Amino acid sequence: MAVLVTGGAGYIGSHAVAALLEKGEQVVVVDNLQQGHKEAVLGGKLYVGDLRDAEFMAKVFAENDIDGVIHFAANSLVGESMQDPAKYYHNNVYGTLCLLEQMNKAGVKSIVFSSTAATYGEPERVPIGEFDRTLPTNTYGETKLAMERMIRWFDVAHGIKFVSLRYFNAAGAHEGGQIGEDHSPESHLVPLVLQVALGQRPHISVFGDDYPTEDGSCIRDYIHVSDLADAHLLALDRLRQGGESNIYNLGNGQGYSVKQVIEVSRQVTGHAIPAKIEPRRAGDPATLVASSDRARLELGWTPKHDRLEDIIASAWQWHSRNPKGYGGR
Ligand SMILES: NC(=O)c1ccc[n+]([C@@H]2O[C@H](COP(=O)([O-])OP(=O)(O)OC[C@H]3O[C@@H](n4cnc5c(N)ncnc54)[C@H](O)[C@@H]3O)[C@@H](O)[C@H]2O)c1
Ligand SMILES: O=c1ccn([C@@H]2O[C@H](COP(=O)(O)OP(=O)(O)O[C@H]3O[C@H](CO)[C@@H](O)[C@H](O)[C@H]3O)[C@@H](O)[C@H]2O)c(=O)[nH]1
Repeated sequence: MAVLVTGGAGYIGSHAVAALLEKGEQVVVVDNLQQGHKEAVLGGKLYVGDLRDAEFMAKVFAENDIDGVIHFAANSLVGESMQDPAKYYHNNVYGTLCLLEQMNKAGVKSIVFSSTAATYGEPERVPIGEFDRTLPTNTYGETKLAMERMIRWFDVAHGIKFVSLRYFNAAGAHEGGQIGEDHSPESHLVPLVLQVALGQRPHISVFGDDYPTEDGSCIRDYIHVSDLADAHLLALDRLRQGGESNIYNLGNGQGYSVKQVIEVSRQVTGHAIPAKIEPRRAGDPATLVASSDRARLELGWTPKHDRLEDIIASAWQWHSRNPKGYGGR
């Protein structure tokens, strides 16, 4: 039996593919390469195409004996989603609908879904628990919540069991050194800060220093990409063993401000990393920190890289060795 990984050529997806291969799983990847990279797929079968292309997806299901899906494929940028909501509804919500229809036709009953901390919006309390209020402050989070809810109704009607993993901020790279983060254009804080250290940008912008946090900049919970990958394998195992549908947060439970991330990056890289305060970015909640107690208890998940220094050092190893990402190879 094979695992279908949608978005498996992307940042987190490629790390999950690596972990599946390391475990000896058969892997089938679907990616339209709008963000992903062929070189990031370390094994298995890669189908280049779009989730929303019914004929293409029917062929993928027909040609492979798929018993579970891990669904990463989506657009996922908070800032962009506030400028182009249609893109997010079309790719995320409609794309997921297309995938679920194909799974249903093929009789595939398990899906692990990439959800996000952005489903919560501005939290009522931190750390955030899975039963806390979900009131997204950006279109991206709204579409992810809609996707989660859609999957639940496919469970009710068709018995498609799901584990929805609400990750907080992914960072870092695989310890083998072959894969890491390479988005174009890049908009995530950690790779942008490291691009400054590499001399590729003159400074890092701090989007807002008037938030209700200790130093005024936004607080996030950074989680290593390989720890995220591990959680997907555990979630898939649970579904294969007949586990019920469920939602889990994935984070380290520790918040770091934008200014702290820059400071730690200065220590890791030894570079001065100039920073400039700029206006707030639309849609950003002030603080997002996870309680991942449920994932630890029920999935047996234990993140191995819980220090921000280690996460940034792992990202730095990738960026300093691959300053042009996959394109520079
Ligand atoms: N990066 C984070 O910090 C973070 C945090 C929480 C949740 N997530 C979620 O995790 C998932 C992966 O995030 P990422 O950072 O690896 O993003 P990414 O953009 O690197 O990966 C997504 C992949 O999906 C592919 N894709 C997109 N739409 C597609 C379509 N219609 N058909 C086929 N392929 C398609 C892209 O080419 C890309 O390779 C996303 O669903 C995102 O919302 C990411
Ligand atoms: O040049 C920059 C880039 C980002 N930020 C700030 O840094 C923080 C982190 O931003 P970013 O790295 O873009 O991540 P988020 O917007 O928090 O979103 C990420 O984390 C979410 C979960 O928390 C996921 O759902 C998203 O897919 C993923 O992109 C935010 O406060 C940004 O405003 C800056 O100050 N300057």
